[in-house]
Amino acid sequence: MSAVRTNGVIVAIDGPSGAGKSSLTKLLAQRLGYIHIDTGAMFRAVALMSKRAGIASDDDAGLAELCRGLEVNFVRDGDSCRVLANGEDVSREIRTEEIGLLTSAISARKPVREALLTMQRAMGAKGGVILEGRDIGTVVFPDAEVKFFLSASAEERGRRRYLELAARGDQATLEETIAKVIQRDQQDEGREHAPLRQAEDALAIDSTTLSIDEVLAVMENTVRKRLGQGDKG
Ligand SMILES: Nc1ncnc2c1ncn2[C@@H]1O[C@H](COP(=O)(O)OP(=O)(O)O)[C@@H](O)[C@H]1O
Ligand SMILES: Nc1ccn([C@@H]2O[C@H](COP(=O)(O)OP(=O)(O)O)[C@@H](O)[C@H]2O)c(=O)n1
Repeated sequence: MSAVRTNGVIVAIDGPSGAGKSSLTKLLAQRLGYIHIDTGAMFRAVALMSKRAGIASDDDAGLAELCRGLEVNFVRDGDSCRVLANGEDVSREIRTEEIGLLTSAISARKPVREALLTMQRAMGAKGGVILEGRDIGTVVFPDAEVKFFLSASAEERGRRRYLELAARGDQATLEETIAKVIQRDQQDEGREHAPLRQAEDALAIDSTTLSIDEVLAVMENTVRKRLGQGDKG
């Protein structure tokens, strides 16, 4: 299958909330000159649109219809990336904790997973991409050339989220934020379709006591070795 990957290899990064997937994917993509696909943002866009349309999180028919009419795109905006849902910039609105929990509920539904699976495979097929999410290495691209499973303790991931929320002026407490992280882990790990789990051939990195730069160095060296570019030292 890799023969048709004209733009490079596929790198899959999976793991729970707050493990560092988005930060590391962005940095690694810059280093490698690869495209970054945040699949969580795609599920978040579906969740936001379902909320606006008043579709219940277990209404499979309603969710299927919503997905049929939904186009999610990423557009580069300087150093960051904007998320467009049917052309509307929803980048900010999809990042609330409420949408995070709703996303975890609707992303357990089969029609939502099927619709986004098709989109994600089309986006990544040519290679030269890093996809981050929960099921990239297990379901979306089980044949990805490089797979990482990023994790950290729930307390540390909750603390990181809490600091982000506090910086945004959000009123959440540390205890509440850790509890929500644990709730989302349980929902994502316990679901029937594409549960969060480490692919057997993924390199596991526990970032609890590592800095972003230390994690980035491990990842970049791993990918460059796979590309035959040796150790970056
Ligand atoms: N190794 C790390 N050490 C300290 N903070 C980190 C580390 N990795 C990520 N962070 C911070 O934790 C927060 C969540 O990271 P993020 O990349 O959004 O995680 P995810 O995409 O897995 O939910 C961000 O504020 C990020 O800067
Ligand atoms: N490939 C993916 C990506 C996200 N998701 C779901 O979408 C939710 C939000 O994903 P995210 O990556 O934006 O969340 P954070 O890790 O940034 O908190 C997750 O809790 C999962 O339920 C998924 O099911 N499959």
